[in-house]
Amino acid sequence: MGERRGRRTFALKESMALSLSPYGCRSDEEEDMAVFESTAAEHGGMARPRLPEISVISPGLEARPTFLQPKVAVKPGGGEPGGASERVKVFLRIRPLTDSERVNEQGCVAIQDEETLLLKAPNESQNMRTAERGITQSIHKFSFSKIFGPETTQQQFYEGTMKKMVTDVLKGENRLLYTYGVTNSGKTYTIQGSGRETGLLPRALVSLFRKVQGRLYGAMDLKPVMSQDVRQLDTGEIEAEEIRRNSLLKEDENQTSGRAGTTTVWDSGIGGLSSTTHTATQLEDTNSVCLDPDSLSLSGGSDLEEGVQFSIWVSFYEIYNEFLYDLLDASPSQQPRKRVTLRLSDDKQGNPYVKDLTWIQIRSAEEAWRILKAGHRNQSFASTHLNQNSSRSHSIFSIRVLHVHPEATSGQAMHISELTVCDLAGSERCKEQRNGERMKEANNINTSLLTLGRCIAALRHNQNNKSRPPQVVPFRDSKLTRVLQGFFCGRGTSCMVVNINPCTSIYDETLQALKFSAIATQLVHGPSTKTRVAYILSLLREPAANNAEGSLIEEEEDESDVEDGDITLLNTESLLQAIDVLKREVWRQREEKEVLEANVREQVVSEMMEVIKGMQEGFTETLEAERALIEERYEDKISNLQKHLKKFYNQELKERDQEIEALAAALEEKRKEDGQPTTAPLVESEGPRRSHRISSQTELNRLRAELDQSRAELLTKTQELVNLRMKLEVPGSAGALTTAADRKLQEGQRNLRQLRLDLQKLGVDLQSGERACCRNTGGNKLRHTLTAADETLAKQSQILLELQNDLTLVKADLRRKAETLAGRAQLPTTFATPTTPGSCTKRGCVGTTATNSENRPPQKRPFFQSLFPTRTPSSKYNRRAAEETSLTPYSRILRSRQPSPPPSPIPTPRSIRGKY
Ligand SMILES: Nc1ncnc2c1ncn2[C@@H]1O[C@H](COP(=O)(O)OP(=O)(O)OP(=O)(O)O)[C@@H](O)[C@H]1O
Repeated sequence: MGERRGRRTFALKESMALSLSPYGCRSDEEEDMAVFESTAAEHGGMARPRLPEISVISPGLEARPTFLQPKVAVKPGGGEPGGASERVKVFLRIRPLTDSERVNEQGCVAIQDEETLLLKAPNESQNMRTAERGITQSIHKFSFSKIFGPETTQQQFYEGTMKKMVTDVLKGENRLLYTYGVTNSGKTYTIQGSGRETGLLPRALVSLFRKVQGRLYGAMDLKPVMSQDVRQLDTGEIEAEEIRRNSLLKEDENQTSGRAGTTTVWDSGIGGLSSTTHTATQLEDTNSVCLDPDSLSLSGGSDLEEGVQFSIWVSFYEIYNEFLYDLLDASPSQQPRKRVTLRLSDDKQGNPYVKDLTWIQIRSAEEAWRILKAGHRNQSFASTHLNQNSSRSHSIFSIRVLHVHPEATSGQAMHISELTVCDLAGSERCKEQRNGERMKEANNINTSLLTLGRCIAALRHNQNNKSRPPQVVPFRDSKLTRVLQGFFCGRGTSCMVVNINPCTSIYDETLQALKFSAIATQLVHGPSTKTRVAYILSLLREPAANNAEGSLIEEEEDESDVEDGDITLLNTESLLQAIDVLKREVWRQREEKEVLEANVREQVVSEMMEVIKGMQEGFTETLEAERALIEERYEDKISNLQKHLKKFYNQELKERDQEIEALAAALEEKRKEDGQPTTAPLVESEGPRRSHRISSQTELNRLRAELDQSRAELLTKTQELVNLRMKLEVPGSAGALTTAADRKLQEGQRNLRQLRLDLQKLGVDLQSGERACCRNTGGNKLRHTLTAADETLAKQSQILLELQNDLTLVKADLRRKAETLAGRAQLPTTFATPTTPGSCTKRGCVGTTATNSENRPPQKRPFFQSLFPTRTPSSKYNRRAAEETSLTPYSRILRSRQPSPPPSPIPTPRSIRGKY
């Protein structure tokens, strides 16, 4: 699953990478390569697909299964001598390295055999970088019709490539030869030559004239027009043609005689004067076509049709920045002058041609040579960073041969054949052009070359996929492809010369050029697509055949019949019928395209879904792994934190215990000083936390017990007091006193209740603190709990103090009351009336009470004694003892808890007495 996913992802990546190919569309061998490369992962079983070490860019048609072989219609009567199914010839020429280029040479180009070239990426190339990332290969293998090495001479190259084409043209065929390659790779050198090393074109011209020697049609009354037509010229036109020809030849003579570095500047017509300069070109080096005596054989002339004469016309134009300029429409007397741009038109058959293009009849190779030179002077060259004399335009030199039958009647169709030689401008990196004009030129050059590549790829696709709907071949997207369209659509054959410079520094560009040519090697000659008119006619003749399955062969056979048809011959009814048929065809094609689009979308969506699913799974796995890792890491962190917190709080507790111990010791010492009994130490010898808990618990229990005891005691006392009050029924101030005492007692009870509540709360807090300690919860919480507990303890201590004060006050009140009673009891007996208890007056009652104090119930005395200690003992010891006796258990607790004796709010009996 993972492998499959990886493979698909890689295929997608590969397809994305390939979609950026300079050819604009993805070729089949790229598809093959992508599939091939992507399947490598399946066998390798690796996460990343392992690429084959060598990419075979040009697998060739032979290796394809028979069902993929293109079906090509063969013209009835064998119109194509070489066989229409013959593959397009692609020749490779490698130019020798210059001395400066040899310095950093890494031997990246190697000829394996006559047809196979090996390319090995140099270290610093882009290709090597991508190869290192595993996206592509670093070694590439290309197949060609024939490879010509650096040592190949011009003659050898001519013989191996163009020689046969010349013969074919004289036999009535149309031929195109075009050079393709990176700038400075030797294209112009190949076409035109240099010095005595003349190129293909001069050789072809010489060869042509040698072949037609003695059969040249010298009259100028027949002139080629449009794409494939001939026009009979009248006398005036003939004269005009003569003048034009002679002026051009004269111009060449003048230029040659006064050459010596003259420079012609032409207005490009696009934005002021062109920056194009003319240096002494390679052609200027020679005054005539210089060929070795044995370089051209005279053989072939016997193959020519009997009784036919040949009229040879030439044209020369260039495509510069997507504008067409006639290179033979020049007049040296008017310089600089604005160049006239030419227009492209279609003839009746829909074949494009250059309107108003100058055609010059030539009668010898020498004349052709001079015309070529004259035109070459008008061509756009400039110095670039790679080439001192770089062609900045695509130049197209055409030779039209009129096959004239002198005895033929005027109505007899004349045959025309054509040889076109196209020197394409070199592809180059725009970013390397620093000059704005050069940049613009490079852009236009690259755009037209890109379109040419797209056309070739579409043609090849249509040839190889007959069963599928044909792709639109984008001939109309550039001027170059439009003018060359006929040669790719069955009106002739083309041949490509790929020039490369084996220099390491331009390896990547060279690789791209070779990839481009690899597509062309898979093209076959023949009418793979129909011109628009022929297509319409075919639809009219066989409307049903287009929809019927299995009608492919018949349809193809019919192509030859309809190809030469003329739509203007149809009447209105037929034209209306044609419109209907075309409408249906449009709908049919639209439906087809929609289905195709839907299929493509579906495939893309399913691929994407699979990729997304794979990514999702991958992410989920990663997420799980990450989560586990993070959990583990945080568990470690938490345990570390717990350990440290434990340590910290142990330390804290220890310190607190020490503090408590110190306080307890101080308290004990104080008690000892005060002569009070010592209490048990608060801190146990157990661990700090435990000791603290135990001491808190013990303290709590003890406090609770004492509280209960105090409450019980208070209740008893209150009860006794109430009873006493009832018995005494003291009026006036005594009543106020008891009321005050009652109020104090009630307050005391309230305080005690509050104290109990606080103690309960303290117990809860202590327990929660203990739990917090046990659970090792956050240190802050524990600290807060402890602080709260401390605060509660302090508050309770305060409450107890207040309570103690209240009690003291109550005692004082009672004491005062007792004193009042005692005072009354000491009144003279004369005032005392012996009365029965309960019926005496206030004074008498008091006296009776005092007198009968011995008769009081025995249980009341201790209370009074405790409340009102005898004031007679005046010594310190006795007073202290009396205080000790007067202390309630609760006040004793308070005292035991106070580190230092609190400032006694208890007024001395003297002061109380003084006050009252
Ligand atoms: N086969 C060869 N033998 C010797 N010299 C060559 C060969 N091919 C090219 N050269 C030299 O290389 C240089 C560049 O060649 P040329 O101008 O033909 O390149 P180009 O591809 O036409 O460049 P551009 O596309 O920029 O016009 C010239 O100086 C030419 O003489």
